[in-house]
Amino acid sequence: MACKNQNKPPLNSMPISATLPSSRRKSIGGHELSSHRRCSKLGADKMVGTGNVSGRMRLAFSIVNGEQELAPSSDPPSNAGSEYGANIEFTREDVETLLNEKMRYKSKYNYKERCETMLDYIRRLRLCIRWFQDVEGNYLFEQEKLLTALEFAEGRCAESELVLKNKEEELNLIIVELRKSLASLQDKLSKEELEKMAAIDSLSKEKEARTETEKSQASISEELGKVQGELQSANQRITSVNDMYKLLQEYNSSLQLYNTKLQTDLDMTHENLKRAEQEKVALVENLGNLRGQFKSLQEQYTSCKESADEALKQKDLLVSQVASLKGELQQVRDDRDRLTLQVQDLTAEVASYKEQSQKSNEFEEKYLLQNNEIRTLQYKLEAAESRLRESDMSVFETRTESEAQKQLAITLQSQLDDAEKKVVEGEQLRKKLHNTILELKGNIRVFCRVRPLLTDDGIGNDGKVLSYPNSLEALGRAIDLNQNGQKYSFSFDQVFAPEASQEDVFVEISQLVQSALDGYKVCIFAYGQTGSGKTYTMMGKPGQPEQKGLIPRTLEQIFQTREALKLQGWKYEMQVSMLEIYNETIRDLLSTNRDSFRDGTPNGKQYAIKHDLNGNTTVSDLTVVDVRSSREVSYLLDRAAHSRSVGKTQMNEQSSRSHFVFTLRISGVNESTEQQVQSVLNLIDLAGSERLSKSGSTGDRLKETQAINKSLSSLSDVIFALAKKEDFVPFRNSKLTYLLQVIMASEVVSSAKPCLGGDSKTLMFVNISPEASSSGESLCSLRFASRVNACEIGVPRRQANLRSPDYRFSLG
Ligand SMILES: Nc1ncnc2c1ncn2[C@@H]1O[C@H](COP(=O)(O)OP(=O)(O)OP(=O)(O)O)[C@@H](O)[C@H]1O
Repeated sequence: MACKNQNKPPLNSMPISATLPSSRRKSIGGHELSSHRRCSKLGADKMVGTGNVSGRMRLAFSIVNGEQELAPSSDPPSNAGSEYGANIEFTREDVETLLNEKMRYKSKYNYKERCETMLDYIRRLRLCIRWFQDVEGNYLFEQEKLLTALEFAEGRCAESELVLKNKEEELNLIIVELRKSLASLQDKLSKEELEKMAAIDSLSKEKEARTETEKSQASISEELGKVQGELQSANQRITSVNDMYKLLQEYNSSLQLYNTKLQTDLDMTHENLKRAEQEKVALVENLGNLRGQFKSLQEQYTSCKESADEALKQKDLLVSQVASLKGELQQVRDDRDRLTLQVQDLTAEVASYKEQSQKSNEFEEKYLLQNNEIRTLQYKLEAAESRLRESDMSVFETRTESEAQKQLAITLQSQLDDAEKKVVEGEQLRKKLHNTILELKGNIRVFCRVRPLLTDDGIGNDGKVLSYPNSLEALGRAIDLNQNGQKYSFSFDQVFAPEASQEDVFVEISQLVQSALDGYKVCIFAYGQTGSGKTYTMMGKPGQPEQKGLIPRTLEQIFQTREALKLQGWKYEMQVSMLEIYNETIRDLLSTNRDSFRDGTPNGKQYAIKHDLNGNTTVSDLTVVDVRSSREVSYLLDRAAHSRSVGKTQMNEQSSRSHFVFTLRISGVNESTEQQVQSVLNLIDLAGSERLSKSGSTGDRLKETQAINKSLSSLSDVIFALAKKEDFVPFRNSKLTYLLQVIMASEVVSSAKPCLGGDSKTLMFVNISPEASSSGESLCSLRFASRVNACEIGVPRRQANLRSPDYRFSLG
């Protein structure tokens, strides 16, 4: 309780009269004074130094001590409280002073004085006690108040403890949560630490990279400097190139002049070529003659050799005869000598034996006979000797003649070799000139062929619509068409009038065919109105060998040349495929499954056209046949011809209702020179264009005609786009153009490696019907052909190399 009192407001700040009720003051017992004193002492301790109150205290103390004010008063205090009032306050010093006060007396034996002093002292003590009791009562009241406040505070404290407990629980929960989040945060932290480490790593790497980048930047800067230097020099070069460009422009104009000159030269070369060809023919003839001469000389030489051998044999015979005759002669001589001796003996005996005269006569006769015999033998010997001399002479002559013949044969052989060399050189020159001319002309060439009037064309349809200018430069190359009194002139690489035979036409394309064996991709196609002679030109007339068309002739030439080239070490492999495009559908003409094909239902094959970057076109599922002879190909052609879609129109009894594409893939290798060639020969007979009104088509025929006209119009769109060097060429508009894409695409317009653009040669036949009623169609065909003629395609490349080829069958 004492301690609680310490927390209370200081006693000296509380006026006793205001805080201490009188009833309370009375109930305080004297025995509690010591504790009250302690409290008072403590309260007085607290009051020490409070300046405000000290004035009042001093006043109260002086009153209690009664030194000045009380001293004069003589009234003894009856009651402490009533004597000095209730508002007397004490300080600690006052109380201590009061307690320590010593009684002083003027006279030791003045008891009255001593008693008064004592009483005064007691009165003051009482006052002090009263003050103390008041203070204590105050304290108790305050204590009670404080206890109530304490209880209240304790209640509040319990409440707040409850609240705090709740809060604590909440806080515990929060702490748990926080721990959890702390754990997760620690996880996060560790992760982030790791990330931080990684980031630090990457930072260091980045720093390194940055350093490197800085280095490279420095080097780039250096390079930049260099490049700028180079740029400057390049600028200088550009300036010089510009100068050069100007010079080149000048040079170009001079080249143009030169080109004009070259054109003239080209014409001359053309003539030279013709002359060379004539010379070649003459040489070939000469060669033939020389070969004849050589043969006859060889025969002469053999007969001379035989006669020389004969003469030698005769000579040997005669020598042996002479030897035997000489032997006989010797014997005869011996006989003669012996006979002479005998005659002598006999003559001697004649004398003695006259009777033997008869015998003697006989001997004489015999002798005469033998003499005659000897003479004849001598004649014979002489004759034999002269014959021997003669035969010696003839042997010598024959030998000389034989030597001369040998010499002649040698010179003829060398002449023959020279002639053959010249022929080879002439051939090479021809090829070169041929290719040069083709390159100069562009690789699409156009031949125009007019068919003769047929009996089916009808009477009155032979009005002169077409004419052929025969000026020197136009001869064989120009054609005029007269329509409604207007003349339209066209010129092509070659114009074949109606009388031109299949052979005449083939002669003109034979060199192109040769190109296929030389490694060029070759494409020949026939375009024209229905019934104008396309199939006749390409295939010929069935069953009439002299009228066979370009395709069989081409194959014959290819296989013949293949045989001839075998001597030079070339080996060729060939593959054939044939297809038709009918109503925008591809059909395999060599397919063995022809039944499903015929009734028009798909036979499960795709026949998808694919072009690769090497300029090869393939058709999936297409039958490909290896061929070794033209006879095999003829057989396949017959098979294909039977499978082709044909029908009768008003314009043509046997009209081809589809585009026919014959493909021969050639692959050659020369083992001695290790050269290889690959080429493709495409021979195409297009379906005929026709006007619906004129053809009178209906139903299926109408559908066919529409499909044909659509694909031909797509073909012309493609060719015109190529001629104009347009960026977009509508190859995909029809199966035909898509199939021929690589054949038609020029380097200028195609990003893929084009077949024709780079290494192919194309020839288009435009077939024309001569009858007047077809003049409109003919004009269209001729116009189209001249547009094609204007098409320029890149310089052809020969597909020859020393490496092994990526061999695949393809169209282009
Ligand atoms: N140069 C020619 N000499 C003789 N007859 C010819 C000649 N050209 C074409 N013919 C004949 O003309 C007729 C029609 O020719 P062909 O069938 O070749 O025409 P086409 O252009 O192929 O027709 P389609 O486009 O309708 O198939 C045939 O009877 C053919 O024999």
